[in-house]
Amino acid sequence: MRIHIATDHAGLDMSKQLIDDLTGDGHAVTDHGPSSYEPLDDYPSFCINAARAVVRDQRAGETALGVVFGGSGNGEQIAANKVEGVRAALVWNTSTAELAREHNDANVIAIGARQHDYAEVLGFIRSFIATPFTGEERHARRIAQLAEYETTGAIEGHEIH
Ligand SMILES: O=C(CO)[C@H](O)[C@H](O)COP(=O)(O)O
Repeated sequence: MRIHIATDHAGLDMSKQLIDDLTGDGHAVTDHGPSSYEPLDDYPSFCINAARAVVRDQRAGETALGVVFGGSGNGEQIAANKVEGVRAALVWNTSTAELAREHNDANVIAIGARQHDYAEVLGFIRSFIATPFTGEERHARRIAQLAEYETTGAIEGHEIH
């Protein structure tokens, strides 16, 4: 699978380890930065670039997921979700990693590098990658509503204030 990864200064050490381990798992990992430690760097562009690459690859028919992380993962999730077609989930345990795929068909996982040790983070990402979307109608319906709102500003049959 193609994995697009991005972080900021808060996750840079972890990012390097993750790239090695995910590559070792057989994935094709693309690093969207940062390339060096800058304590005042800004996560949005790194995360948006990773998120855009995930959508581009998926729309081209490739199997791809994204990994974005920083100190909390919050801003990184917010940044990724600004990209049309992205469903980025903030994950903090194995259950949320699995549910992000099973119920939300999330295509980007966001994690707080300052909230977990490395083994936990790697485990969350491996669970996320290994878990398929269930495809159940109710989940597909809700995801379609999000996409409809994202592209039209409306959800047919539902009032949007
Ligand atoms: O998690 C983050 C955003 O949600 C950032 O990694 C975090 O805010 C960086 O903090 P600082 O600049 O104090 O190192």
